[in-house]
Amino acid sequence: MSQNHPYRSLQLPGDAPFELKPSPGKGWGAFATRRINRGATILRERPLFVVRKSNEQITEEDVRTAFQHLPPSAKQQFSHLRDNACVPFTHMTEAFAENSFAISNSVGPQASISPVHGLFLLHSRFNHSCIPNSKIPNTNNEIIASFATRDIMAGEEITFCYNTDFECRNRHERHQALRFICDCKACLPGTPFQQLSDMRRTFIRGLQYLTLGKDLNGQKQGSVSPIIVDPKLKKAAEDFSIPLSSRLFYNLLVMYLLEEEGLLDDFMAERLHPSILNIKALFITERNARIATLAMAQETWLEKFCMALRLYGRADVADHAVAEGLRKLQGLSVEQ
Ligand SMILES: C[S@@+](CC[C@H](N)C(=O)[O-])C[C@H]1O[C@@H](n2cnc3c(N)ncnc32)[C@H](O)[C@@H]1O
Repeated sequence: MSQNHPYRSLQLPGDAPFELKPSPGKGWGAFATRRINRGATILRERPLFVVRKSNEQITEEDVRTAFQHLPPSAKQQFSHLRDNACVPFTHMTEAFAENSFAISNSVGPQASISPVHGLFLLHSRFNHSCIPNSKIPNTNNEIIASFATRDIMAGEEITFCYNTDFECRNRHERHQALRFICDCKACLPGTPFQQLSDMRRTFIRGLQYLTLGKDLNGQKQGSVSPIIVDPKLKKAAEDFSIPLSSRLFYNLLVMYLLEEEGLLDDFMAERLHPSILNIKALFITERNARIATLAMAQETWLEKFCMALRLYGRADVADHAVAEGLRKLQGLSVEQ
């Protein structure tokens, strides 16, 4: 049956390092046909068409109009996207939502004002994993590209993570967002890895709360917080009066937990590393600055964290100014 499946008609680039084939329990998926080295490009893809609206605003009419403007061959390609292994699509908006990606709009007078969504025939064949082996970073044009975040062996399924904040979400929360049951290593119930994974991701969310002063949705948690249970600590986080020393080892601990979870890819490291270096550069008290420098000179994230723990409970001359600066940035009154 899979021989005459419509996906067989989807055209892959000649040099694509993957093939499309059934993925048990997930419909079809993309599988490496040769080794793909960490960092290598897997696929660059143009959208079949775009809709210049946010997800919630896209109507049946928008998708139908865009579809009607397509040449016959592109129309045919779109019609190959049957049901994505879930319930058959009854609306064009469903087919669009299941096969589209938000893309940047950095060109022209409307740059970054209006959201744009593109229909991508091939990237939307990739299945999800909470510990993926590829990533599709944001770009500043309509072409999207996927990269291997670790070495991928021939025969291995290529996956990416469908949501951006899953490193802070436990299994239950991830499945609610996905609306399907993922069976990756972090989701297989009853395994020690899965239990540790939930602990790590909850811990990462708490550490982020402590350093950013707010939760994933940008909001403060209610007075009974399931994340930060100590009211004094919660208030200190929300007032940005967490001392520099704690900020350093909270951030280093996040890096270590991400690494243990298999999520510290080069993109993630590149995004998070600069803010840790900034924290290190802010220490004024000489002994603290020395320990922070020594910590950052260690080889591994665990070693950096352990060295930074020597700062535990130590105030720094810069603490007050850092807290004031952060409050100013957030538009809060400066004196607390
Ligand atoms: C964008 S499509 C991915 C390609 C799809 N498997 C297909 O056959 O066209 C997303 C759908 O694939 C399935 N899927 C993706 N990742 C999955 C996973 N980890 N576990 C189970 N189903 C998955 C779900 O039905 C989801 O709604």
